[in-house]
Amino acid sequence: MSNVLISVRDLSVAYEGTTALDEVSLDIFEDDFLGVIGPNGGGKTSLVRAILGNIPYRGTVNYAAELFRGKERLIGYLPQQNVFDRAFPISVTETVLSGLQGHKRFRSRYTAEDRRRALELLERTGIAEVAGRAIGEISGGQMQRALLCRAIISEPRLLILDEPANFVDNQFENELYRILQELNRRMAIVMVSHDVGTISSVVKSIVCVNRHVHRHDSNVIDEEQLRNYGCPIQLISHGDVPHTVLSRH
Ligand SMILES: Nc1ncnc2c1ncn2[C@@H]1O[C@H](COP(=O)(O)OP(=O)(O)OP(=O)(O)O)[C@@H](O)[C@H]1O
Repeated sequence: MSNVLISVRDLSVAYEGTTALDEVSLDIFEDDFLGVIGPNGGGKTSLVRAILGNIPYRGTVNYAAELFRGKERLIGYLPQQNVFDRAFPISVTETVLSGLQGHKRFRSRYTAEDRRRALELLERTGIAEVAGRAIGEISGGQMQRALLCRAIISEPRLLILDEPANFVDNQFENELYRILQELNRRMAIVMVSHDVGTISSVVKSIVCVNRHVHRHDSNVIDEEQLRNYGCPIQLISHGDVPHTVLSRH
């Protein structure tokens, strides 16, 4: 039985009268690869942000001792891309290195080893050629790769990704999932997606979020089960490819 890294209990999040999450509970284990699905506005991002401690909430989020290295909390986060400020005047390499800030003292310099590691990650994700470019001057797909490197450079114990496949082409999406499966050998992964079909072959378990949260300990989930969890599905298509997504309810 693996250890619990994060234990969420009776968590509620509300914004000016809108209840985004209503007394939800969830355990995240050290070997988890969770796919967090749910309709638009269902509360996926709110769940992630509460776990990160970025928004006010009622209830508790407990972090296991192994999630810390000294005072540094070992959680890597790849936010939804529109959250990241592209006008920030730093290079791709500096963006990746900024993922180390949690365990750097204020103003301490990056070491040659830090830079070597950043470049290695940029190579691994196929964007070493834009290492010196300003982050405002790269494509959406390259940006997503850079932000993934930034999220994992500190070797977190838990990696949280919010819709990581947005802005990336099919080829990198598959490569991304391969990288994540490799990373999952040494860290827990929580990946938010609105696309049930695509992630079900990648993740180990599925978590449905629609104001309530249901953990489903399998990566296969059928329409009937989704309905039982209160998440009706809808089939949409992008071009020729049908996608199973959760409809708003
Ligand atoms: N800053 C905010 N101020 C007011 N309401 C908010 C805010 N952020 C989220 N909400 C509302 O809270 C609810 C949950 O939003 P949240 O972004 O957590 O859902 P989501 O499942 O991540 O949605 P999406 O799939 O569209 O990204 C929605 O009704 C949303 O409109």
